[in-house]
Amino acid sequence: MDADVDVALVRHHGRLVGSVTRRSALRSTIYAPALDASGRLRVAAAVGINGDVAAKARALADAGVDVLVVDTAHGHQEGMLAALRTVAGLGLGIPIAAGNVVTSDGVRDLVEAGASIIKVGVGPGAMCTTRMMTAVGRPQFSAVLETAEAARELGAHVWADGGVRYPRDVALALAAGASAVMIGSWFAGTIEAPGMLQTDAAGRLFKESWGMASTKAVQERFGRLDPYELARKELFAEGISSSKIYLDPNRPSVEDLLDMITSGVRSSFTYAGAASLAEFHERAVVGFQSAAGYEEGKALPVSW
Ligand SMILES: NC(=O)C1=CN([C@@H]2O[C@H](COP(=O)(O)OP(=O)(O)OC[C@H]3O[C@@H](n4cnc5c(N)ncnc54)[C@H](OP(=O)(O)O)[C@@H]3O)[C@@H](O)[C@H]2O)C=CC1
Ligand SMILES: Nc1nc2c(ncn2[C@@H]2O[C@H](COP(=O)(O)O)[C@@H](O)[C@H]2O)c(=O)[nH]1
Repeated sequence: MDADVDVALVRHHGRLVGSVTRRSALRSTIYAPALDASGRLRVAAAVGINGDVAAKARALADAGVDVLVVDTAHGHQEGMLAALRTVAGLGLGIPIAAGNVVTSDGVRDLVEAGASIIKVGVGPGAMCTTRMMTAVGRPQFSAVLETAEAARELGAHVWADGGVRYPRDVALALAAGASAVMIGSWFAGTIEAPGMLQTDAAGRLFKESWGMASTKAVQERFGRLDPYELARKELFAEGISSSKIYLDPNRPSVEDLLDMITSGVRSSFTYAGAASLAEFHERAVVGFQSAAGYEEGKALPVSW
């Protein structure tokens, strides 16, 4: 790339297919995209537990997804186990993830029903009102620690879902035994996230975000129902309907956040003396921290 050029457009047969910046060229020497055997980006897609689950799962498999997720707020229930058995019985030849649960019993039942990846987290999400509305859920670190151990005994894996606000949260979930970490709201405040970029009264950029069990999401998902059924579902909404997720002026892109997370997690690995995820699970020492200890660990952007 010419040293004076900040962005180069990439065309294929006259069509714009992408762009390369100085930073993305640098990144391409550090990160490798997650590709499947045919060189396509790996994709996971979810089905719920209602309706014709088999047809939806088959359609997603035909579309080429690499992992199928059977997803509901309360994953340790009969409806989930039935849906999971149905999907597993289709023999689609792709791994099945299921959740969400927070106990080892939940892990065992979901693995027995056909999942090899268990999605863990009830109530840690930024858009989540479950804990305050219902008192149900479990602190995410304890949930991942217990479920990851149960999953390991069964040859399964755990994805830690929700509550990631800093790179440390990713490191903690991996240290607790997760093999992957899911991030929602933090990535919602980026240029690449869906939704219009908006500006608040102070001129700060943000995107609107909302929970997938919130009144807004329920209205969108079930708008076709008769008004009585819709009203019944809205009554039990469990999430924030409208939140502003601000863009970090220094890290407005999802790639900037990935740089930051990778930097933190890589450093965690070196502190633990781990060269791989397996070694990190093995070597991480779990201890307790008081609220005062946590406060002490925060950087001060201005002096005290
Ligand atoms: N990780 C978390 O803490 C949470 C995550 N979410 C996410 O929001 C999205 C929508 O979730 P969800 O509401 O499950 O989707 P759905 O509205 O599709 O609900 C799926 C099924 O689960 C039942 N269900 C939902 N919550 C409970 C519960 N607490 N106890 C018993 N049954 C329940 C529903 O019952 P009915 O038909 O009677 O409504 C429905 O049959 C998903 O992506 C989910 O992962 C939502 C809440 C919490
Ligand atoms: N209780 C609710 N949980 C929700 C809702 N929408 C999503 N979620 C869960 O949060 C994670 C993402 O967490 P984040 O902290 O990274 O934003 C997501 O995967 C779901 O499990 C909701 O409306 N209510």
